[in-house]
Amino acid sequence: MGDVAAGDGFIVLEQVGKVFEVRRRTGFLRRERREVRAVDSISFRVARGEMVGYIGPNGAGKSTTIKMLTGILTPSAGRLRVAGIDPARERGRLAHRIGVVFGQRTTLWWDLPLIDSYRLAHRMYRIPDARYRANLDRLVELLELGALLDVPVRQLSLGQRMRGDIAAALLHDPDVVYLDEPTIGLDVVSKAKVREFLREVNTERGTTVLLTTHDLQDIEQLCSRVMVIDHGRLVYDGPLAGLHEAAEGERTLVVDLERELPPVEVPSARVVRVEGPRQWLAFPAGQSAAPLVAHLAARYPLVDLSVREPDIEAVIARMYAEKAVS
Ligand SMILES: Nc1ncnc2c1ncn2[C@@H]1O[C@H](COP(=O)(O)OP(=O)(O)OP(=O)(O)O)[C@@H](O)[C@H]1O
Repeated sequence: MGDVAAGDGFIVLEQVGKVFEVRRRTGFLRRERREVRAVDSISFRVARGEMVGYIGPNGAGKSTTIKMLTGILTPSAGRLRVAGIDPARERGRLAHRIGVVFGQRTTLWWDLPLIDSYRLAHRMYRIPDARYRANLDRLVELLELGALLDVPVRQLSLGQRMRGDIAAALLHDPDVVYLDEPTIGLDVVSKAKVREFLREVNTERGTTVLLTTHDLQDIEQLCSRVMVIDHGRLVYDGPLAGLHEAAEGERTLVVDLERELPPVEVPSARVVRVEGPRQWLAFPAGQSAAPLVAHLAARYPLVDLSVREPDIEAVIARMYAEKAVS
């Protein structure tokens, strides 16, 4: 293979794996060794300027992947390149090309005013003065940080701190940003601001973004491509729309009855949830809802009903449920 930084392979993973060895004390002087396969033979490519969602349940291997992409962890197997660089070997050189935001942890200096963290980044990354000023001005404006620059980080609200962290990750104009839960714990308004900003950075600067999140609205609003990881393996890589089709599955009929009743009985549909007088019935997506409705109307005291298309959360939950039983 030629230059991996070229063409559609700005981030390249080829059968990358990471195994942790865990020791557990099982008795006096006895220890048990166990291997945890956190990432298991994952391959994907991300093109320059793409904005990709990287999602999966807790413990799926997302953070481990991100840590390998930044060079913090060395893969146990496979080949990995970011902008043509092997992250574990040239972590320092790569640091100038990437930005990282860990939503649950700040990279800012806790006791110092926000601006001090930026000044430190200016020196650490040796950002040319003019570029630092221009970037800082733009980020302060876009993320509305003006009034916060002199406030110690520990006094910032979660949403303010997150915006501060995002600015810190982008000051040195990285080509790639890894965002790990960038909207976690934020209120609706702050979430919207962060998303709008990320969209702008991606379009304006062509920054490549890898976004890890439990908030599927982040993905729905920002990413046209999504990768799903489960038990260390890539179980889906494709357009968001395809994820709905992948589960193709079922639609839901939500039925409001006059009163609380035992689960209704209808051919080719099953009750999946009951809450007071409301019941949820799953039925095959390819089937018309009309006969179900007719059947229900003839036998039960109906007040209202509506049909719901599968939403992405349900689709993903199902993918996991299916994997767990297979
Ligand atoms: N340093 C480590 N030593 C041992 N096991 C680890 C280590 N780091 C991660 N693991 C294990 O590897 C697996 C993948 O963890 P990882 O943190 O990558 O998952 P995740 O998808 O980021 O989960 P979450 O959404 O909860 O952050 C888990 O089983 C975890 O317990």
